[in-house]
Amino acid sequence: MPGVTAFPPFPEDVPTHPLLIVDYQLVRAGDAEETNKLWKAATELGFWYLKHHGVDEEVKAMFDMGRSTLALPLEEKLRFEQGDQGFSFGYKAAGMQFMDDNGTRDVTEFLNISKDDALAWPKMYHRTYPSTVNERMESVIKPFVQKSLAINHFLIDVLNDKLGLPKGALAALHNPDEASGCTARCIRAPPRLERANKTFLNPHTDFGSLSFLHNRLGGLQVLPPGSDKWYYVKPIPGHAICNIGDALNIFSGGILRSNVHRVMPPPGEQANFERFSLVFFTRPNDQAILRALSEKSLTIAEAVSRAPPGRYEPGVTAKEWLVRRIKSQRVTNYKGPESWKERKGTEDSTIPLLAQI
Ligand SMILES: O=C(O)CCC(=O)C(=O)O
Ligand SMILES: [Fe+2]
Repeated sequence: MPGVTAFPPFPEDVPTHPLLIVDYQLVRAGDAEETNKLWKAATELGFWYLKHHGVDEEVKAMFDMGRSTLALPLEEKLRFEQGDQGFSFGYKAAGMQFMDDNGTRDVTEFLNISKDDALAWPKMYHRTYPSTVNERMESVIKPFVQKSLAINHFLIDVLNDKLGLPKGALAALHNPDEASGCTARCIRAPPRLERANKTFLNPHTDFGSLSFLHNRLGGLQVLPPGSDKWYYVKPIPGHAICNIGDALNIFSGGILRSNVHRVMPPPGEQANFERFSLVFFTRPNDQAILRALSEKSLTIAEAVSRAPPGRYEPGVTAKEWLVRRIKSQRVTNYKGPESWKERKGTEDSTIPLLAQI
């Protein structure tokens, strides 16, 4: 097909972790078995494939938008850089985040487009974007943001009910009309690095509630609970990869799992290609307090009573959590090996973050 790169297949001989496949249309129809599958995935690994989500066209157009924008001259992209103060929206240049205790710079660049800016367009809410974004705001970005939000909100509602929360309790913390860190992100990592094992994105948990990820090339890896080995997640055409982030982990008293993951160069022949990926991050309202909703659900109260005191009450708003995690990974804020700890999310302290395959 003209204009479409045919990638080599994902190799069969690399360690790969199977994810449960959840059919979005069945969940929407209230199918009990499918809903139970979603619950199992969200509580055990915190990752699952989502099929029949109906966003394929918008995803394709977003990949085109990301490719065009990240192909702009660096000087132009830098006019939109996110900066060092923990502001999420805009462009993040390669080399602006540190990767390890030694402050090694990353090789990945990305563009974050705020849900608030997409929905307010043509008005500006948080910031401005390059022309390649502006010209697709109405036709591509807004529809992608709206559809992604609708899917994530529906899944959050289902999890809300399974957690024994009153109807709409989590929805109230994710009101699309309020300012939030909800973001569409296009990521680019280079092909063929000399150091073949250089990490693209360090081990991390996602900062918000629910991530809706679209991958064409391999590279994403998960560290399954109790394992000290990393496993690839194989991209399957038309299947999004969904995962729980820190905020839902905290609201649920740890019942929903915010699992550690990282991105490595794609395996095998795929490593010869530039790697583009696309995520929509649903995050709570900026002013939402991050704490377990114990008083609203017995199930959550019980989970919290088994956890170390304060584990699910970090005492900050969703915005403060986000700002801390973004700011502390900028190279300009690197102060030595202890800086690594400031980036921490909800991952278990027992997880060996630098475990190798
Ligand atoms: O590119 C990917 O496959 C995953 C990206 C990711 O984990 C993130 O941006 O938080
Ligand atoms: Fe992530």
